[in-house]
Amino acid sequence: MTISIALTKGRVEKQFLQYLKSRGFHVEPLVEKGRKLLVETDAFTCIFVKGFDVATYVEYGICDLGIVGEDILAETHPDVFDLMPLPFGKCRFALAGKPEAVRHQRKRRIATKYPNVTEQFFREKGESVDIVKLEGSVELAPIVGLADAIVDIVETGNTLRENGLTVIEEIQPVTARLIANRSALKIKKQAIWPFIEKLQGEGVAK
Ligand SMILES: Nc1ncnc2c1ncn2[C@@H]1O[C@H](COP(=O)(O)OP(=O)(O)OP(=O)(O)O)[C@@H](O)[C@H]1O
Ligand SMILES: O=P(O)(O)OC[C@H]1O[C@H](OP(=O)(O)OP(=O)(O)O)[C@H](O)[C@@H]1O
Repeated sequence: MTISIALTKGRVEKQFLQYLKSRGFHVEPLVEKGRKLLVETDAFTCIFVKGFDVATYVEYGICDLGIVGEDILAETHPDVFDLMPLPFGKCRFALAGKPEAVRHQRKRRIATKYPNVTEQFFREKGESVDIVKLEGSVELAPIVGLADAIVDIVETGNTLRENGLTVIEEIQPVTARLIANRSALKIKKQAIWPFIEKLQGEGVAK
């Protein structure tokens, strides 16, 4: 029984392949995939998709497992089983803006790739804001006056610093996570659990 995995393309992909290698998996077909979007290894079939699509492929049962950032799970709340954190993709959600920003009486405008996370964050603070959805380069918005502040991922803080912005408030930590299709976890348990155990390896918290 073959396991299928939806993997987030980009930096998560690179870190996951390194992690797989450290756990004794053969990653050559994945490393040498070129522009192929579906690759088979001796242990599983892997598809390479954008983070927001990983949960969709897993929720619809096209893939048994997914490797996806917690940022995306927090934003979309897909109907999948959240199996465990993975030791990479570590960053955090933060509210950030210009250090000298003054508070006006009007509603603040917040730019973000994560409107639901932003909405929930400000709802819990009791502040009503206008949210502007962007697809990337979010740090630009306060510089050019599109927004008063942003809600985005911060890792090293370099992008904020180089654009003259600072963290105003930390929101929540984010890490890559292993998710599973709910039925696959039952139907394919004899294939999936040994795979997860090998993935966890020794000394990794279960
Ligand atoms: N600076 C970061 N540090 C650590 N993890 C990050 C960072 N930025 C994003 N991530 C994680 O990586 C996931 C994918 O990020 P994103 O969609 O920006 O793709 P990418 O890795 O930049 O690749 P690309 O934009 O080239 O497709 C995010 O959902 C998040 O979990
Ligand atoms: O704190 P840092 O280490 O600088 O990392 C944070 C940056 O990384 C991500 O951007 P990404 O590179 O994915 O580009 P994007 O703006 O197109 O999303 C995120 O959106 C921040 O911009």
